Amino acid sequence: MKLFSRKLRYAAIRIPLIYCVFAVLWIMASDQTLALLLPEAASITHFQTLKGLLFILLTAALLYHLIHRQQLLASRYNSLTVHANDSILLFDHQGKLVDANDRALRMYGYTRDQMQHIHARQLLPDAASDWRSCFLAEAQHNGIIFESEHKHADGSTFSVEVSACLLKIGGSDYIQAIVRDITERLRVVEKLRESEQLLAHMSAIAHIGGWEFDVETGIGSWTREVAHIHGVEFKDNISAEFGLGFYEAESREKIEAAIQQAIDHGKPYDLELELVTARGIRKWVRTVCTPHIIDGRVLKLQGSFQDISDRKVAEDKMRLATLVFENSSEAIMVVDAESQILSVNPAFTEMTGYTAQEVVGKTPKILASGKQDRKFYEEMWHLLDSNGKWQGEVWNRRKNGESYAEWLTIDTIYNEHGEVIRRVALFSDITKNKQNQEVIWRQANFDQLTGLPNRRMLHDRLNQEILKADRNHQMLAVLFLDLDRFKEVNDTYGHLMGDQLLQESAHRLLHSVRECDTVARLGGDEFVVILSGLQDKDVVQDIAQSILKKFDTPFQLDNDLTHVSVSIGITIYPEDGNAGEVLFKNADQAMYVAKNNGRNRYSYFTASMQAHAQNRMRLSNDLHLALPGQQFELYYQPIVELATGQVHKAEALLRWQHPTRGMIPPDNFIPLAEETGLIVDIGNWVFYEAARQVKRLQSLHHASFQISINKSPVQFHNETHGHEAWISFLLMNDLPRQSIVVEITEGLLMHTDESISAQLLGFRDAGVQVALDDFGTGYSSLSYLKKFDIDYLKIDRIFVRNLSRNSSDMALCEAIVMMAHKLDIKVIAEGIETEEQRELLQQIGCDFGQGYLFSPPLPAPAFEAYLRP
Ligand SMILES: Nc1nc2c(ncn2[C@@H]2O[C@H](COP(=O)(O)OP(=O)(O)OP(=O)(O)O)[C@@H](O)[C@H]2O)c(=O)[nH]1
Repeated sequence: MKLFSRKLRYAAIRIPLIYCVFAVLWIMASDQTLALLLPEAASITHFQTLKGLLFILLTAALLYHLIHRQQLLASRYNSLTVHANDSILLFDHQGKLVDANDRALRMYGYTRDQMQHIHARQLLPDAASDWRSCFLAEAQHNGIIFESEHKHADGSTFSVEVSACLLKIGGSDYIQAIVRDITERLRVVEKLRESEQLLAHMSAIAHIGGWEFDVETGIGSWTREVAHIHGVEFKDNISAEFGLGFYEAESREKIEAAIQQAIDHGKPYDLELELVTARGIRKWVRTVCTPHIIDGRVLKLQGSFQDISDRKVAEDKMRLATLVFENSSEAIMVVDAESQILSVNPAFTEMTGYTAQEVVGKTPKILASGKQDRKFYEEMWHLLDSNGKWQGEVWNRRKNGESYAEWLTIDTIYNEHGEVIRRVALFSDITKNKQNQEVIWRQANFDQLTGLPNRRMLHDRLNQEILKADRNHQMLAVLFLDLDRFKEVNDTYGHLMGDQLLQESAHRLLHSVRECDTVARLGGDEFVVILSGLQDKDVVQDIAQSILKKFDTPFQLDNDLTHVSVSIGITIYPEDGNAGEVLFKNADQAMYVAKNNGRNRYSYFTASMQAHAQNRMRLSNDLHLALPGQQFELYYQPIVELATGQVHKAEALLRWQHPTRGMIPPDNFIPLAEETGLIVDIGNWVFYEAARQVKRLQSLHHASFQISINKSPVQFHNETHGHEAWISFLLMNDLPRQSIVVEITEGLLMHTDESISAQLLGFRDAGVQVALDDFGTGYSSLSYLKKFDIDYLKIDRIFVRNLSRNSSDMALCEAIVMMAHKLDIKVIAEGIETEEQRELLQQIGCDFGQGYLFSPPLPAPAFEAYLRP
């Protein structure tokens, strides 16, 4: 623009100058030439006119040429400015617009007339402070290009790119501004920027980026996201080695081979590889490559690069889930929100018999067994709808029609709007468990032998019946039954026959009561009957009678018939007690009363029984304190040799000096001590005390003095080696074995088992003598007396009490003495109170006597005094 303007400037001076020179030269040269050629002045004038005309012609042609050229230039310039796509504005140094092309008029929205009066400021937004800087920066000579905001005639603004420069025209400064409306360009740029941002954003979200590798230079580049995936700062250029350095051996081998193939043969690749980022994080990536081939040569490799770690984890999870689904031993069924089955696993098929093809698209109703009612499913759905979960037992049906029990767990899967999309049902076959549970339940609640409810079940039933009775204002009765002398059946016929009898007894009991009543076996030969819903107490008696009657019929055991009766204790709710336990205890007590009253009968529980029981309870508590409290004392009753009147024997009799109740007779507490097992300790104390006393009497009175002590059957049962301790005690204390005589009851002999026999024979072998107490009241067999080498028989006081000459008791006593002597057994008569009794016994040869005639039982000091001559 500058060059062009200088040329123009010089042309304006040069051309007139050349013209002047040419014209002067022409006038002078032509005049000279004419003067030389034409001597005549007339001809000269004539030629000068011609010469003048020629000059005019030439200069006119020249002028035409110049004007024509100028017109051409102007028209070219015009077409440049008119058709220019940019506005061209020319301002003078004060900012006044001097000229503008048509485009400028259109761009700014002014007419040419309006434009003639425009100042640069008017084309700028109101906020623009300096019009000059907005059209022209400081670089005045080289011009400047910058972006700015301009204003339309209507006041709206638009973005422009201004290319401005300072011009000097005719010695004055002008500013020329070529203004381009870049609103559209900026919009496109903005859009591009936005889409780039979006791409970067998406790239970051998808963890995907791009890369490029120049095969010639070995230099590559990658996007920010790819750099981010590698855990490094973004930079423009990276080497191939840098990029490959992140892969571990196996992955690196794969990618290097793939790159080589891509370079050598233009083969694209798509690989999933494992790399370790600069931060040491292991990642799975997918790299896809497309070789860029021109003229058969691979120039570049380009591709995408994506972090697929999340997908890999998801895939692993999916794989695992599939594995679990396929291999679970629990059946799994997935249904959609409409309960249509979507998929089932192999365990489902195994459990139900239905294949996936058979059930997919159907509903779980296909499995329904009909065992659950509508209410069951309503509750299930209610729970599922409210908290999405349900768990419980369901009976379903297999394809083959068989019912089975399953433990079912249902879970619900929701979408992001909280709507149900899936329900997953897991179930396992618990039919076997249930059967086992049933067996266990039966074993826990029923008696194996008779099939009757056992003690545990009985308690439950009784408690239920009590509640029912309360509700209905009714009574109930508890009957406690114990077979009479059942042990003899076992002993005689064997245990198996005993079992058979128990089964038959159960059968008879069941047939003696109503359906609604309960018959239970407590164990052994004990049964309990609960008669429920009673309005009238009398019916109880009738039922008890009918039970007794049922037992009148003999039991058939193998080929034998045997009679077994039953003793029944009865208690009534709520009269006799208000809790199950109390009722059992009461009935048990009443049963004992029935037994004591001769068996084969029933007995009602009464208030006096209760008082008695309470008394026993208190006594039992006190009894526990008696031994440590040294409340026991041994009394001694002399055993007199009837023939000589000498006393070398005595029976030790236990006395309990109760701290508040005074002296308690043995009959009151010995049975209690036996029941509680305390008899063992008490019996031992008796032995050691008697042994201590006998030693004293042997030294004070007679060297072979003997004291007999009573040993209860319970001691024999509970202490299988008790006799050994006693024998060694005698040995250690230098006491002859005969010093102590052990008194046993007939009952013990009748019910001996191996252990009792061993103990009795142990006494015999050690030389400790044994006396059989209360002889004649039981059913001792002579063979027992012989077998156990019994040393003394004690004739019970009931035979002595009514002894008179020629009486039957006299005959009995005589027979006992004779029989005993035949067996080499000495006889002691108990309860001698009169001289006549003594005489008669002596006459029939009874060896010893014991009774008030001689002395009552005495405390040790008194007894010692008694022995003193
Ligand atoms: N056959 C058999 N006998 C049992 C069973 N359970 C316990 N017994 C026996 O049943 C007998 C119960 O005897 P008791 O009730 O103590 O005495 P009893 O001979 O019936 O005499 P009383 O009850 O006093 O009339 C014991 O000998 C036990 O060994 C069993 O399941 N089968």
